[in-house]
Amino acid sequence: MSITLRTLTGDSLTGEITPAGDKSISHRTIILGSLAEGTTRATGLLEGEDVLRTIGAFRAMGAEIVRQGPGQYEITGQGVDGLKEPGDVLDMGNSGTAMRLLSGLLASQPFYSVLTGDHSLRSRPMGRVVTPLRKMGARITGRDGGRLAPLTIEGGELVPITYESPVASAQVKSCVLLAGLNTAGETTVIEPAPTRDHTERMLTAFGAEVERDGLKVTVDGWPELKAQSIEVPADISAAAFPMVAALITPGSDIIIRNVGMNPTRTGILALLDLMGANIERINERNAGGEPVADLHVRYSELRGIDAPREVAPAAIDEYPIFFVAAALADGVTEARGIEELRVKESDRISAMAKGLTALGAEFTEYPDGARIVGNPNGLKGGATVDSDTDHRIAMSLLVAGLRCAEPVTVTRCDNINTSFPGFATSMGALGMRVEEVAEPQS
Ligand SMILES: O=C(O)C1=C[C@@H](OP(=O)(O)O)[C@@H](O)[C@H](O)C1
Ligand SMILES: C=C(OP(=O)(O)O)C(=O)O
Repeated sequence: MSITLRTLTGDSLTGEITPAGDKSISHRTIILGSLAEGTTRATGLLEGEDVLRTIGAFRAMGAEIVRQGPGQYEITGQGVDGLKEPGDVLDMGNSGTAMRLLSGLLASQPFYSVLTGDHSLRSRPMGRVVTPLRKMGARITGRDGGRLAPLTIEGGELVPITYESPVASAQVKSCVLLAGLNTAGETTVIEPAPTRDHTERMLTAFGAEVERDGLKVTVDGWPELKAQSIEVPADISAAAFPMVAALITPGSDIIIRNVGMNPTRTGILALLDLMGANIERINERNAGGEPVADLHVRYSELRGIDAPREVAPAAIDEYPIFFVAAALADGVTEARGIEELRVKESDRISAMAKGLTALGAEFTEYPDGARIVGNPNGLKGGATVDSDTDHRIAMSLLVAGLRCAEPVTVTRCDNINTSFPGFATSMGALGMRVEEVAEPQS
């Protein structure tokens, strides 16, 4: 039995919310904490299914990871060459980040390992990490010539490379940089466009030599990583759901606390600003090497926009919820150059096209994007739509329900737990009415 949720048409949203911890930073905290000498202390760590998979993998490789309280962890690392062979297959569940970052790390460890995942993860492209790793001398095999997981890794000594990535992907960049950690010499990645830089920031904080020069990032092998204290901020990718919920629901006025404002992640704010959103950044500060702010969000009369292509990497996970804002804006919104959405947990262009069309929106798919004719008067709703087991599709369609005339039912919502456990309760506290439905509707 999978979880089906239903949103009832909303009253205004009010109050405060601290969304789930940043997923990207949480994975990296576990990874670097497990490679450092000493005990890393983390607060605010995301206890979502994806991060729990990363924790499980590192425990299986000898790291000592102790939960002290909600989001509070102590990680005692083993050094960059101190991990041990896991006794079983490492199942990364639904997490592309975990699988791609670990493939790099494991390629340079002197042992055998196998990475697998759920149905969605086993259909996502892995050639993008296997190709550079093979250039470094890694011995990796997988289905379809190494393009698909499970991946089998016979780890060993690698040679450093300079890799020009054809895809703007922080996971590819991080994979190669992590492979470079246990490799003598300088490993360099050149990106086609800037992507989230949490790996570089955190490596530097742990004491590695990382050099950035425009789109080029270089790491020196065999650093001595020193344990750190890390305050994980709330995830802007999770914050995007209450943000858009408040923007589209008349009378809403909410505060979203402690949101990570790393400029490689704030593309959604740029897009919503262009639409005329009333979002005030308050209490801007620095927490553990990452900028953080509280966001004061009020209902706004949004207008359709041409989404600038260059924003894509900094907003990549937020397009599904951005499409919801577009469907309720005045005018037409177009977003192009976002074909990467087709290889996420689901094909997110097609999943949102299906879902929003069923709710009454006018949505046209392009191979690399979408065109949405907004309706500021609201959608009809009254349909059962499927999340395609994708957490971001599930949450986006549930938020759309706030502005539908009839309730919206979303099936297969279990994976909300990968990135935003407690979503329904937290949104409920703001006044959004989300209820669990006993039997899937059809
Ligand atoms: O490095 C990361 O933590 C992530 C990078 C992005 O993926 P890509 O690198 O595939 O763009 C993003 O979509 C994902 O949710 C998290
Ligand atoms: C794409 C995502 O994650 P991952 O690639 O880690 O599965 C996401 O969280 O939207």
